[in-house]
Amino acid sequence: MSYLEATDVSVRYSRGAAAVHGASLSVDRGECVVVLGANGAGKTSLVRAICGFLPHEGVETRGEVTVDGVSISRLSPTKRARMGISYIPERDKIFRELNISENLEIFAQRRRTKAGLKEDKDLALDMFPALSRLPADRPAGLLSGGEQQMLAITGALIGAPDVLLVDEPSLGLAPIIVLDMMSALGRIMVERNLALLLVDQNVRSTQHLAQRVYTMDSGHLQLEAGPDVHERLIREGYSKAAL
Ligand SMILES: Nc1ncnc2c1ncn2[C@@H]1O[C@H](COP(=O)(O)OP(=O)(O)OP(=O)(O)O)[C@@H](O)[C@H]1O
Repeated sequence: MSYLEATDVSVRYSRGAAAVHGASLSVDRGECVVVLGANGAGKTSLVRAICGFLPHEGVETRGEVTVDGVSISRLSPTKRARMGISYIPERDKIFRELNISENLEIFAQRRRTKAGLKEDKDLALDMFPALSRLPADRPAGLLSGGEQQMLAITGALIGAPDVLLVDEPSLGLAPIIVLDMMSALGRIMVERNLALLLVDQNVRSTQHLAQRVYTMDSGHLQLEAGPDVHERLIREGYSKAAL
């Protein structure tokens, strides 16, 4: 059994059709798994279902999610976070009016941990030296897209999660920054032995990191295999920014 397992997950919004149809995926520790799909394919819905947000928003979800063999399907998002799941959303991932330090404080409060804050801040400065060189009082909303993503990753690592879910880490970033971001995520995954799940639209952003790839189309998830999987997906059109 893998460290994170989602089995037969379905999501149906009250005013819409089903967004996810019986999706199953698994991620081991020290492994990066990528879900690729076009706008509206259901990627965010699937990840948010794994984190447990949707039932609390009145959205109908089904299926089973386990972490290290323990079912978390009936737990609140906060309890799932305490079970070691951390999530970086596609949008609104930082507090724009607050500076870097204040943002990290909020992330720590959310995880109800102050213990690791200093270590996590220090670690952040090691991992992302660019963040430490920024003026301490600059509101995060004025940071570049790449700096905001670094801050979001740092915040998500507070509390030492075992599972990190990242929604479209490359969104709005220049290709060179995407490369930096992905190699930072790869380093963090190895150092912390994380189970890393990325969802993205573009196979090129994640191909160096992805150990396994699923594609998602109209809510249906499919595991892609084969030695030339990335080349094949590029040929099939999974290489455009917006499919
Ligand atoms: N709150 C909601 N109410 C109704 N329908 C929704 C809601 N959120 C998402 N949907 C619909 O569910 C489907 C899947 O959306 P989702 O955001 O999960 O896709 P996605 O693959 O993450 O897309 P993107 O790459 O554009 O973020 C879409 O058809 C979307 O319109």
